[in-house]
Amino acid sequence: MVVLSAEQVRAWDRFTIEKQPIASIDLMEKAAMACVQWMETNRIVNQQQFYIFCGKGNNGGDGLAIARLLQKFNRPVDVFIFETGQLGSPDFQQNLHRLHTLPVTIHFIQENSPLPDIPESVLVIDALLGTGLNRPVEGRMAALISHINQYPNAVISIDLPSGLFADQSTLPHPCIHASITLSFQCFKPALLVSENALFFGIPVILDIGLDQRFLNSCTPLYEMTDGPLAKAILQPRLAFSHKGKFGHALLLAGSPGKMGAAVLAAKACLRSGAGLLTTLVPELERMLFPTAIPESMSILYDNRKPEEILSDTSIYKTIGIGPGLGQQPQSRDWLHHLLTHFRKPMVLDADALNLLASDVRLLEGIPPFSILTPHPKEFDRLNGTCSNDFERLEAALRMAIQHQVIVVLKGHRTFIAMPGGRAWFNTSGNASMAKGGSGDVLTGMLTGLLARGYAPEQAALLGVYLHGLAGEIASRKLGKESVLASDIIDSIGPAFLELESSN
Ligand SMILES: NC(=O)C1=CN([C@@H]2O[C@H](COP(=O)(O)OP(=O)(O)OC[C@H]3O[C@@H](n4cnc5c(N)ncnc54)[C@H](O)[C@@H]3O)[C@@H](O)[C@H]2O)[C@H](O)CC1
Ligand SMILES: [K+]
Repeated sequence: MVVLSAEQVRAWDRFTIEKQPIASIDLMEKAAMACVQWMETNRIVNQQQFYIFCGKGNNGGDGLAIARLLQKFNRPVDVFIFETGQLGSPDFQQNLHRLHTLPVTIHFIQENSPLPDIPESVLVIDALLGTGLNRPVEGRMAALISHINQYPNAVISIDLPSGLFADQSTLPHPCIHASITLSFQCFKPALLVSENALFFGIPVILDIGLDQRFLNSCTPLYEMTDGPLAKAILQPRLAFSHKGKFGHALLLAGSPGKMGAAVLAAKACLRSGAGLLTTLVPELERMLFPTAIPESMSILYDNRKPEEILSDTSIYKTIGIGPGLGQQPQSRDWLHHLLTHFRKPMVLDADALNLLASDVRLLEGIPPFSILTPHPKEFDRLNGTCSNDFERLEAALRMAIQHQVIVVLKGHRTFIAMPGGRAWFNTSGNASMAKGGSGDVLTGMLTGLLARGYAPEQAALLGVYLHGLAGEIASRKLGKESVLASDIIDSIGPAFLELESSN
């Protein structure tokens, strides 16, 4: 699945109109029909009186066509056209003409006319502005948007919530707060970043039949993971294999009082298919760890130098570093030691990233194609503060390219930036996973997949997707409030099974 910029979507529009071919007014009709069919399927059509706010561009044209189609359900429809003094786009004008023949009340919001009160029973449809937004909303348009936002009524935005830029930050400008956004054909970045969650509500992508041939020559801004992509990456676990075949991982995680993170990461690593796991465990915790996870071997470390305790790392396929590690000098020494002696891709998370941030020269020493898994704050510590989500996405991609690493920027839609410049938003997972330990589990899973022999980019895409799917499976059983990180671990196996059996 692709994520396109406003300009790319407009190009797709033009390509379709030319190549299919189809008249733009007919494409608008398909878009409007897709919206009304969605509303009918979701039983919205028969419940409401409708107020449809329309701009004078094609987004507004969509709104007029929707008004005409809704009228057939014999529901009271009022159209409010934001008067700009201009005629409006040709398709807008044609739909306005078609509407005049129907018993739909049309109001014009003039510069000084009072803004309409919105009765409780009304469902608002926002068709003021779409991908044609070319400047922050201000003046009367901003006043209308703020006016609509003041009401508790549900709002369905067409294509984009009016005022939202498709591919750059909208903050701090006004924007419609939509309950649902019905967007055409594909996601735009603005519908995937947390800073816009209040604006887009629940994003729904409606297929309006744009010509798929366009994608053969279009390099998408970003892409999205999905089940088929993850399933295509899955490798069969061949019979007659021995544990050594599935790799030996080393995990450096946990510190006195924070061993839970190490246990979670270790379990997740083995649940994700690693054949063998050795965990570096502080001497003080010698008793706890083997009890918590007997399947992992341990190397106990104390204040001696790392090279006295672990001289040979060549037996390990990969190393996971960070969860619960702490930032004390001993952790720094271990990170230095492993970065110096180990040149295969590794997984760096949490305190390993914070230690890197305190000495960014270490970034140069990370083995190529290693996987970094920062949450936004950890990323800003490493990279420097970003003022919005879009800046952070671009910075993550720059870091991936510059340091030839994979940056997994964790969030509601985790962003996976690759060294070659491609990037994916993850689509699996839900809010049940916003809990302590969830990141430790992801680190363990990624370490396990690397040990298992997956190439780093595949391990990142599959691991992030599986992690989210495991969270979904756990929340199906436990509800969204009660999922623990260990429940996600227990759902890794079912997630593999669900993916393997999916079509
Ligand atoms: N393939 C598709 O996705 C289809 C999309 N459709 C709809 O078309 C709009 C885009 O229409 P467009 O005419 O290009 O622009 P808008 O309607 O979004 O904007 C109208 C107009 O508004 C002016 N404007 C821009 N910024 C501001 C501002 N800050 N304040 C006030 N006015 C502003 C500017 O002059 C714009 O031209 C898309 O979103 C879909 O809804 C097609 O209908 C079907 C196929
Ligand atoms: K809109």
